[in-house]
Amino acid sequence: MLSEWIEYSLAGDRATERGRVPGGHYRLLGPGLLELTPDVPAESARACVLSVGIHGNETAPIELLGECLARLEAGLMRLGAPVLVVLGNLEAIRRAERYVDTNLNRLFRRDIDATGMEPDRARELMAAVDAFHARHAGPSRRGSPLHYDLHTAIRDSRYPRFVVSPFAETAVSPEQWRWFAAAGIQAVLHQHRHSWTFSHYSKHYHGAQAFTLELGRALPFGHNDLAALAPMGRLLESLVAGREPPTGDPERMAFFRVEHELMREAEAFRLCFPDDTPNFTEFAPGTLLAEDARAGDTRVGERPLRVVFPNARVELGARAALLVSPAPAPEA
Ligand SMILES: O=C(O)CCC(=O)N[C@@H](CCC(=O)O)C(=O)O
Ligand SMILES: [Zn+2]
Repeated sequence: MLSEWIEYSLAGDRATERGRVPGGHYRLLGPGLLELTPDVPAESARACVLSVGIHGNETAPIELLGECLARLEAGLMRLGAPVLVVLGNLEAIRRAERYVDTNLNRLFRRDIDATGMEPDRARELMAAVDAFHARHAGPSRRGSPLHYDLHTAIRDSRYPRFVVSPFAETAVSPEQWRWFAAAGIQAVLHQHRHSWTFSHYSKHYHGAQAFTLELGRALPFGHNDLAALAPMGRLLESLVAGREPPTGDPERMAFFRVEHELMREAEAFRLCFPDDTPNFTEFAPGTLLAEDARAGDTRVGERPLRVVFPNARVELGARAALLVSPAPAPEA
């Protein structure tokens, strides 16, 4: 049964490979990969990738999507759009860890030549996304495809729910900001360069409206406040049902852009502020932010900067923080 798909996937058990849901059918494409196909796409339907568990300890999005699938199966809504549902890093979810060997969310590029558990999974997920977009391309398609990659953050945040908008050629459709405002998103962060994340993959290679959504803080299964995510749940349900999502005022959200990516280059590396500093905390000009035995010191320049995703324990050569500043709100 569809409602048991997440548990079966994590247990490594075989679930029923295909079946009916109200308004359409489902098909298991592989471990942690589920396709929903409507009998007749709704007028407003868009092909949509919804991914969760790219980091194994980020459980709230898995619970939120599980609720959405359960409501579909219970007949509280009808399937109206083609949807690819992705449970990203199955082994890391089982271990309740961010990743097993390396961060899956840096591996989504077609020229990747690394081998191992996460690189192999990245290749499977890229192939699934390519095939899904190919099946739903063509003149009958309404609007750009969508990809929402749902995460939670390691630490608290001045804006607990925010969206990372990957860098790519495709312009963001203004309706996305209206949908996010209604879904309780409080801030938007524009990436300044290619990041090779899963959402970047769909935007860069498929022209999708694609985003990484940060939905609060990473907590174990059963400890998440899903009530705070109810508006986001309504956005996901609208997409699955092929309905136009509710809209809100984007001026309610704060907009930022990445100014600088702080990389960890040496074993001897430290961030010069407390580990529990919330995302989007502002630092004054001249503040020492990081010391790195190879790259030297990083200080705030002439204008204040805010810190997002600080993490001194990343692999060598990986991003240890984003340094960001306010950006103008886009045209709505
Ligand atoms: O809280 C943190 O430090 C990390 C949360 C997280 O997993 N964020 C994503 C953001 C992806 C992006 O930059 O688009 C990640 O680091 O992969
Ligand atoms: Zn994450």
